[in-house]
Amino acid sequence: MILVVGAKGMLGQDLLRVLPGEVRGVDVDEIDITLPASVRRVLFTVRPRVIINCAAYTDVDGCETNEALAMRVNGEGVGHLAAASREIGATLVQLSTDYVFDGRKGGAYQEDDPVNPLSVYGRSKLLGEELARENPEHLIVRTQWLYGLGGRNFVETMLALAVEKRELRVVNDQIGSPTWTVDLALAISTLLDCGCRGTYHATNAGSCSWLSFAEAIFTAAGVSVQLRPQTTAELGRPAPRPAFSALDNCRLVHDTGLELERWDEALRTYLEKRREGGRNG
Ligand SMILES: NC(=O)C1=CN([C@@H]2O[C@H](COP(=O)(O)OP(=O)(O)OC[C@H]3O[C@@H](n4cnc5c(N)ncnc54)[C@H](OP(=O)(O)O)[C@@H]3O)[C@@H](O)[C@H]2O)C=CC1
Ligand SMILES: Cc1cn([C@H]2C[C@H](O)[C@@H](COP(=O)(O)OP(=O)(O)O[C@H]3O[C@@H](C)C(=O)[C@@H](O)[C@H]3O)O2)c(=O)[nH]c1=O
Repeated sequence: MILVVGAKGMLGQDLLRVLPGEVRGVDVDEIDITLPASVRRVLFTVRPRVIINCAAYTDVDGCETNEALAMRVNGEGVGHLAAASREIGATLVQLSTDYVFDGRKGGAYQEDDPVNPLSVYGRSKLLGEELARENPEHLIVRTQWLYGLGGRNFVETMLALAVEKRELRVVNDQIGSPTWTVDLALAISTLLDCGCRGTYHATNAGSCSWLSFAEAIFTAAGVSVQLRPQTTAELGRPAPRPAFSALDNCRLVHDTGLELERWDEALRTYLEKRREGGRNG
């Protein structure tokens, strides 16, 4: 049986839809990963074969002013899951992020490239990676720029802002790969099927800036809005973010044969599903 922790979050909801076989989801109302006793109670009762940890504090700017909370949830909480999963002989799948890199490589990051997080969120997720490795049966999946039906994300933010404003300013000096949570869930499922362990990168193919992503969102959704470029410095958000943090998926392709679709194709499918669900631009 697979236990998804953080099951009410954006990725957690799609994992519950995509994973085959017996799958159970728990969230903070049933398990608080910052409390070892809570983690042990759930894992020793449920006794899953695999635990996929999607629970996290994902407000990147919020982490800057709540460092202790970020470290507890994204770092130490993973350590509690690693210790208990090891004791029951289960595999721990830990989600991580492009923000463990500084974005200065000038090319897509491979799994073994040196890490150097710029933000509190990035440092807390890196601690989570390190502690996940304390269970030898671990699978760390780094991904980025997620969007899906079940959570707050850039696509939904852009579509909501376009209702209120005629002109939007979006940064054009950060490059990455927007990734649909359904495609990521498929990648996680495939990695597990193939018995993969260790660290993997999994994103939709191709890359773009947040500005190009916004342009693609409005074109595909048929929404007319004036988009203007701005720099990250002009935007002045609290958390520093990497300038170029596309992730190289070669290890995933080599070990599983799975090639995820391009980010712009995935975006179009997402927007169709969204419309089918009764949501408009
Ligand atoms: N979103 C993105 O763009 C990216 C995300 N990731 C990683 O992917 C994973 C999933 O992300 P995403 O689906 O966006 O996350 P969400 O923020 O949508 O979901 C996280 C879930 O974890 C829950 N949670 C928070 N604290 C605890 C706790 N102490 N114990 C148990 N559950 C808790 C949250 O509950 P509540 O909402 O009540 O706090 C929420 O339901 C995370 O590890 C994230 O770091 C990686 C790269 C990009
Ligand atoms: C809303 C908005 C954002 N932006 C910028 C801010 C930021 O640099 C970028 C994206 O904004 P967001 O707040 O959606 O993104 P952000 O919180 O940085 O997203 C990150 O989340 C964490 C959890 C991850 O792990 C990362 O991979 C990444 O997905 O767009 C604009 O330029 N204009 C706008 O109107």
